[in-house]
Amino acid sequence: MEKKFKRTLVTTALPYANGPVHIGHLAGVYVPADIYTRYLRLKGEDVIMIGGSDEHGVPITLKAKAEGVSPQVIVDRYHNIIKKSFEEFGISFDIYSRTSSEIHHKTASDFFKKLYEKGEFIEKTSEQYYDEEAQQFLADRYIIGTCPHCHNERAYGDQCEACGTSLNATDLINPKSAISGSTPVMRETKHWYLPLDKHEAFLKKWILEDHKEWKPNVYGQCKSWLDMGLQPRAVSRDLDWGVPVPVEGAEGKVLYVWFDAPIGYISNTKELLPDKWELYWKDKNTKLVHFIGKDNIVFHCIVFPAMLKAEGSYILPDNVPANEFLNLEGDKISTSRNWAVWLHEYLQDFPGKQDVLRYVLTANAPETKDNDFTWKDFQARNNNELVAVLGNFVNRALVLTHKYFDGKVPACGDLTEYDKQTLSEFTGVKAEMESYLEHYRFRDALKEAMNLARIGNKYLADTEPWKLAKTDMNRVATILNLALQISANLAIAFEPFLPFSAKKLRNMLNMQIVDWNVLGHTDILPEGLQLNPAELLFEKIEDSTIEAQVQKLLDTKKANELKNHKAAPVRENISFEDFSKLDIRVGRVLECIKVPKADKLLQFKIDDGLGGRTIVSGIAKHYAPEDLVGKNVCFIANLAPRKLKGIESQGMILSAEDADGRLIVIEPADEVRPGSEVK
Ligand SMILES: Nc1ncnc2c1ncn2[C@@H]1O[C@H](COP(=O)(O)OP(=O)(O)OP(=O)(O)O)[C@@H](O)[C@H]1O
Ligand SMILES: [Zn+2]
Repeated sequence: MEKKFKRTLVTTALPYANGPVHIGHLAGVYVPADIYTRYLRLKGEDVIMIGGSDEHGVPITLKAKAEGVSPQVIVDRYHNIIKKSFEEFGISFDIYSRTSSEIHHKTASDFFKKLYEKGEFIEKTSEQYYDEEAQQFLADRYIIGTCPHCHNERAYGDQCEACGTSLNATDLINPKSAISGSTPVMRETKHWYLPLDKHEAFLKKWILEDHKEWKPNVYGQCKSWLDMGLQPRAVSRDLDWGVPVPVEGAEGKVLYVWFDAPIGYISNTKELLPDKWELYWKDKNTKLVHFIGKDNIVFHCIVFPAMLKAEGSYILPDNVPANEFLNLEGDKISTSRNWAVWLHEYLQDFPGKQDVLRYVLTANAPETKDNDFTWKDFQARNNNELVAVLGNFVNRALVLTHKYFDGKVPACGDLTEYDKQTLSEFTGVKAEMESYLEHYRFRDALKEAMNLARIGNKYLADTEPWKLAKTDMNRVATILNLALQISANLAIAFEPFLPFSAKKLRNMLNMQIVDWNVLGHTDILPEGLQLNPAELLFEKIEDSTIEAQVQKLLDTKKANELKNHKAAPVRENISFEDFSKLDIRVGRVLECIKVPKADKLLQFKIDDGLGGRTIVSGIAKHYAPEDLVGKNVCFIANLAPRKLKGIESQGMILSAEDADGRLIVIEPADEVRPGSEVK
């Protein structure tokens, strides 16, 4: 039997403040959490949604070092971008705070102290890499070396990003410190560990027996962690950015970011409700739900519950509806590779179209498996679903009411069998949507809402009130009354998913009620109610708009390729004798024209100091002929002549090939006489 709760506490993974938010974050965490919270609010339930930036940890310190600024500058920058873009996108947090706040430092510190005093940690000394030049221990991310699996020379001490393998720092071949570049040495250091093994029996029962209803991907991951057997996990790090470990002898150590971040949920609730926060965290009648992506499952289902259990006074999550990952155009989304659609850029490029992205990310949410976002699909869902179904139906209902009834809700007369059948189709929608929403199946819930619009669209297409207007205004009145009631239902059903459009629709319908409980009612709009003018809810997205976004991604791909470009390996050695056989000369370009019917070839007349020669060269894609006239170029003078498109080429012009394939002719650095030898 499902438990009844008095209130709900929704937490959302804290985005890491080393970059802005992208569509993967939104699809995995923030859109579903927002739908769920808006739904509960619409039902009049007591619910709060907690968010904030995760501002500690090594990657932020590395980024700060690379830019020559303090970590605070980095986290301020991204926290502000993230917070603003969430607001504009309509993610309706009750609070969005940050882990660098004072209240969080104190909360996390106190939490640690309580566990420390209760004897819930074990202390262990281990050997770790130490940078003697920088005089500090090196976190795994600070060590760079060769991956033992794929031989990528820039693998990190915790992971190789080229082949995706998880690593230990000691696995790296030829390890180097990312700070000083020196070879690190092993040194002893002391840390505090949370003995997860001690909580294993409890976790096994709590998850594997008491929470069989969790999503299969979540349950399955937990089971495999538990089956492998849990090990003590270090909760401190040698680092100077974070919450200092609050015990004696812990100078230079901070709480591990995965110990500190989930406590952020508690701190942020405290900041929001200084007097009432404990009700949400410690009363058994509170339902705690963590929204996260799949890489955070172990922390929210195993580590954080073990921490809360060890503390003793907190409730544990009722559910952790983690999503799988969203990819972008077939590739893994990545902040470091800039392979993403960034929320703040989307909001700039598509002003007023928050709901289009919310719709696409929900319709295509990675709820059970990884999914792919493509711009083509984005356009198709907008044009074929939002515009053609939802927008079109609502618009017709409103426009026809303005046309035939001066914008007043007409009276509903006798219902035909067909009317009754249509109504019966949508009275079931509420129960079905609820069942989906309560089981975190947001794609299916959205499909139900969209189905309601399809029913409405079909109803108008089948009854054709615009034809009846000449003969039977009573019938037209009934049809439009029903169409408007369906529209009012849509304004409720879509509120959790498309809050901007639902609001716009409510305004057009002059609807005062915003309450989930009227969903399925056929008398939401009273007869005679004056409607407001009709506006378009959605507009078609043109091919050129989509092409511009695709081009942006292609540019990113190209920039990444250039960044990762490595010079070709050097060829086998040759003797000086071999080299001296080559006769390389400088010549001046006297004439240059395109070779007809050959898109790659240019024909040159070169002053070689010996009466001139003709050379044909395959660089027409890289130069306009007139730009080369008058230049001094280098050419091989003793290459056996060869016919190209019927023209004899007496040599070869030398150019350098750049990483992107561009050819650039070689010019002497100063003026030289034509015919000079290059040695
Ligand atoms: N592509 C994605 N699809 C679904 N969820 C994602 C995706 N990327 C990140 N998330 C989730 O978003 C939340 C916040 O992510 P976090 O800031 O930790 O970024 P991250 O995992 O380091 O991503 P990135 O490396 O792209 O910045 C986490 O719960 C994470 O699982
Ligand atoms: Zn590798």
